[in-house]
Amino acid sequence: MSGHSEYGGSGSGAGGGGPRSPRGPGSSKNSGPGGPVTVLDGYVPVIDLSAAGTAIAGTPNARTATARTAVAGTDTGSDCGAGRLAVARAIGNACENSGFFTVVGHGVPQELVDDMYGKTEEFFTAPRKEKERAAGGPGTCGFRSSAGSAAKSMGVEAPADLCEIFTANVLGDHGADVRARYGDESAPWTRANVWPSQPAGFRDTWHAYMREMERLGRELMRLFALALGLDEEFFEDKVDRHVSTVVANFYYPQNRPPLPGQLRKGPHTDWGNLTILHQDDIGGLQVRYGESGWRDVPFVPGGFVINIGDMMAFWTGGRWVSTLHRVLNPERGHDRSRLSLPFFHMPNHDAVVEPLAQLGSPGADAGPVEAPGSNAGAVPATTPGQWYRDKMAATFS
Ligand SMILES: O=C(O)CCC(=O)C(=O)O
Ligand SMILES: [Fe+2]
Repeated sequence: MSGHSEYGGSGSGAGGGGPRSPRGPGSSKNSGPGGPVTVLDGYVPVIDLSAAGTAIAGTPNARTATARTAVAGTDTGSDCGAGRLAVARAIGNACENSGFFTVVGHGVPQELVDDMYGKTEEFFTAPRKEKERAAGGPGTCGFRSSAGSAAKSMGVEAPADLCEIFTANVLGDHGADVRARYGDESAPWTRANVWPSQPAGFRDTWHAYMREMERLGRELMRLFALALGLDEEFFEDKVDRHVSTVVANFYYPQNRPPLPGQLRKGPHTDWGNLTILHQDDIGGLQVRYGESGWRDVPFVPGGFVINIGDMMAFWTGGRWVSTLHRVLNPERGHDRSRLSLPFFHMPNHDAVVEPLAQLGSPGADAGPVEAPGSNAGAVPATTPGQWYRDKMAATFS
């Protein structure tokens, strides 16, 4: 489990005003046919997707009919429909509460995750000049020795995060002409991928991992639709040409004390739709709890941490929350690196994203989420391309 005791840092631990709608631990009400789908309840619940049939090979379409009747409240006999609905409900509760949950039973092969970790760690621990061979520039992905400060995206001045990154996106291996169809250079997903030649097989492993993340991302969007009381296919035509990105965050050992305010990753929210994150057992990831507290997001063997980003919060009219998170520094003397792999799922670059009217009004203490740079009275609709441009302008202007 996460090395909780290895982590210091001010403000850690529960405190503050509490989450928007607190739920006590261990009180799962969501049961699928094979048992509870909420394996561990709490602020970041662990949800077992196997009751939803997520791990079943093949397309999710086969499950659609049963799930749809389940949502309409008429399904009493279908295991798959009832299980899917239970999973969707658990997801919906988590997205309203913390915006974070961990999934198991997702069907992503552990050998692939292990291979991804092995190759990616080998890349980051190679000599600097090797890594620089796969260095990214303004229009390319690849290696960056620093991604700057995540807190800066929240308007907070802080020293650069203690983290190197490697990035690749799902469009990045297409030619420039194809990539240009997905927006201008302000959209990070139009950047070309840059692959290292060492370790051998790096690119193939990353591609295989991307395919699995695509499958899981699509499945989560289907479950999100069910959780929101929509047709399971509601998001399909908005994410079928998604422009997602995989990032490896390499938090190197800290040989000298961090600067004041410097973290492995400063407090930030994710900008996009949803994030599928794999973390290792080193620990340090925390999610905001209440006004000023933080909760650890523990390592769950075989699990992926899912969180929704600002765009999904906007899409749900503020009903679901995109919550601040950060990665603490290790205590002095702890000399291990940490590796995390977020998959930032972004819908089609031109999908129309507007607050879903049919969801009703948000909770009493939540307001609608404004699009960045929106004018009062303007029609609150955007696209991922526009969203990103506005976010960048709001952050760096
Ligand atoms: O490393 C982690 O656990 C979290 C990383 C993160 O929040 C991000 O890359 O946006
Ligand atoms: Fe993040």
